[in-house]
Amino acid sequence: MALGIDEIKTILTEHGLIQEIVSGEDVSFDEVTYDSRNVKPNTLFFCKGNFKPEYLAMAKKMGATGYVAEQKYDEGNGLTQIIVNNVQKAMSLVGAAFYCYPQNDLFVIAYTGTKGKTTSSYFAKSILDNTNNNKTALISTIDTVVGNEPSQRFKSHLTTPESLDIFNYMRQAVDNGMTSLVMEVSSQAYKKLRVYGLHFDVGIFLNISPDHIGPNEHPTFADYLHCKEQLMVNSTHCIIDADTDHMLDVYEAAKATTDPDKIYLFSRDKKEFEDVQIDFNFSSISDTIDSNEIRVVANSEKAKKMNVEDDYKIGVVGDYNEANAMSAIIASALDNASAQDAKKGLKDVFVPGRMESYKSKNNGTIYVDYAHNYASMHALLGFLKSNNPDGKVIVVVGSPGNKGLDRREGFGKALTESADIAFLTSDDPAFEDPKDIINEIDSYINHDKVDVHIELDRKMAIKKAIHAGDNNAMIVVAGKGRDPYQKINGVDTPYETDPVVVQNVLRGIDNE
Ligand SMILES: CC(=O)N[C@H]1[C@@H](OP(=O)(O)OP(=O)(O)OC[C@H]2O[C@@H](n3ccc(=O)[nH]c3=O)[C@H](O)[C@@H]2O)O[C@H](CO)[C@@H](O)[C@@H]1O[C@H](C)C(=O)N[C@@H](C)C(=O)N[C@H](CCC(=O)O)C(=O)O
Ligand SMILES: Nc1ncnc2c1ncn2[C@@H]1O[C@H](COP(=O)(O)OP(=O)(O)OP(=O)(O)O)[C@@H](O)[C@H]1O
Repeated sequence: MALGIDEIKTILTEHGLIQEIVSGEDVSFDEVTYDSRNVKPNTLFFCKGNFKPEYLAMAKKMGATGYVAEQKYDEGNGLTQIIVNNVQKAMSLVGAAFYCYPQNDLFVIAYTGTKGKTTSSYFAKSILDNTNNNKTALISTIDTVVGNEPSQRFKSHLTTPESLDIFNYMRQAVDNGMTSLVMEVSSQAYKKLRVYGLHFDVGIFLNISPDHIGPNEHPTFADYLHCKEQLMVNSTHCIIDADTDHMLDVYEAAKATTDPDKIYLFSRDKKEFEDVQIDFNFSSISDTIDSNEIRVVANSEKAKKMNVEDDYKIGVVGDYNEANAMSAIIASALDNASAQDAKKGLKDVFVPGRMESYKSKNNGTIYVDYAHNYASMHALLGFLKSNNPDGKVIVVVGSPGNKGLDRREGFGKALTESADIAFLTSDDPAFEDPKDIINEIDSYINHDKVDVHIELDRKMAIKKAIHAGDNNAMIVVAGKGRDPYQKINGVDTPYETDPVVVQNVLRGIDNE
C-alpha cells in the first residue's frame, strides 16, 4: 500500500486542514503510524496527543520520511513536513485513504451507549455469522476479530481504537473476506476524533447515564451526550432504544441528517410516545436467572417489512440484555439477517465476562460480570434479587484507582439496595492505595442492610465469597469480566481472570 503527497494534499485541502506543506514532488509513503516504536522505512509519522519531540527524532532514525503535526519541529528537518490545524482529523482522513477506504467494502454496524455496547456487538456478530457464513469482523472492548484464523482474533487495547488502527483492521478484514463489521464507538472516540469522517451503515444508541465524566474524559454530562449523539449524525440507518434517558434529544440528533424512514425506535412492552412512532416493542416471555426469552412485535410499516416478529431465546440472562438483543435483531436485519439467523445467533451467543455463570454443588451460582458502575450494578443485582428473593446476593467488588471516582458511591448505593453480603476488594488500584478505595466504597454502604467484609487480595475475596454461599446463593464477581490484569502503580500485573479464579475455587471445594 502506498499514498502519494498529491492525494494527501487534495484530501487535507478539501477539509481545510492545511497550514503548510514542505515536500518534494512525487513523494509517497509506504506506511503510516502515530507511534515511533512502529516506524518502518518510508513511513509517514503522525505527532498527536501527549507527543514528545524525541518521538519524532526516533521516528526519523527508524526510517520515517515525513511527518504530520500541528507545528514544525526541528527534529523533523529534512523530512516531508505536513503542518495541519488538527492532526487527529488529518490522521483519520489520511488513514482512510492509505488503507483504500475499506469501509466501503463492509457493512458497518456501530454501537454507542453507556452500557451494553460490548454485549450487543457480540449479539449482532453471532446473528450475522449465520447470515454471512462467519464473515463478520468485530472491534470491541474485549476482542478485535479481522478474520477466522486464530491470529486474526486478538485482545483490544481501547473500546474504539485510534483511526489508523480502525482503517488498518478494516483493511485486514476485507482482505480476509469479511463482509460485515460490528464495532463499538465510545464517546471518547468522537471526543478524540478517532472516527472522524467515518460514515456507518447502522448506528445504534442504546442508553445514556452519567459515566466517564471527569478531567480526563468529558468535562460535563452535556459533552458526553453530545459526543454519543454524533453516531446518530454519522449513520445511514439509526436505531434508538426509546427507553433511554434523553430519548427526544437523541432522536432529534438522528433526524438532523437521517430521513425518519431510516430511523428505527424500539421500546420495552407497549410504551408509546406522543409525537414519535415506536417501530418495535419487545416483551419478556421468560426473564429468570436460568432463561431469557423475548417476543418482538412490529408496529410501523417499515418495521413489518423486516419480518422479524418472532420469539427469541437469549443465551445470556439479565433483563437488560433483552434490549441489547432487540437492537441486534434490528441491526442485523438491516444487513439481511433473517429471523431464523437471529434466533440461532441469540440462543448460541457467548459474551466473555458478561453474565458468565458457574454452578457449584452446595454454594449457589456464581456470576462473573463486567458491571462496573452504578447503572450496571443496580441493573444486575436488582435482576438477581427480584428473580430469587429467597437467595442471598453476595458481591465481590472493588473500584479502580485514579478514574471513575463516582463509581465508589454508586457501588455503595447499589450494594445497599440489593446485596446481603459484600466482599470489598481490589480492582485496578492504579496509583491509589486499594485500602483507601475500599474504605470509600464502604462509607457509602448502609451496614444495617449489608454485611461487609474487607479482603484486599481479590482471589481470596472470591474464595471467601463462594464459601459464604449456600444452595440458593447468587454470588456476583463484578467489575473485571475476563480482564487478565490488575493495574497496580502503572504496571499491568498479570491476573488469572475472575472466571479462572472462580473455577479453581470450585475445583478446590469439590476436592475437599
Ligand atoms: C485520551 C486519549 O484518547 N488517550 C489515548 C491516546 O493518548 P495519547 O494520544 O495522548 O497517547 P500517549 O500514549 O500519551 O502518547 C502520545 C503519542 O506519542 C506516541 N509515542 C509514545 C511513546 C513512544 O515511545 N513513541 C511514540 O511515538 C504515542 O503512540 C502517541 O501517539 O492515544 C493512546 C494510543 O495512541 C491511548 O492509549 C490513550 O488512551 C488512554 C490510555 C485511555 O485509556 N483512554 C480512555 C479514556 C478511552 O479512550 N476510553 C474509551 C472507552 C470509554 C467508554 O467506555 O466510553 C475507549 O474508546 O477505549
Ligand atoms: N442495556 C444495558 N443496560 C444496563 N446495564 C447493562 C446493559 N447491558 C449490559 N449491562 C451491564 O453492564 C455491564 C457492561 O456491559 P457491556 O460490556 O456490554 O457494556 P459496555 O457499554 O461495552 O461497557 P463499557 O463501556 O463499560 O465497556 C454488563 O456486564 C452488565 O452488567
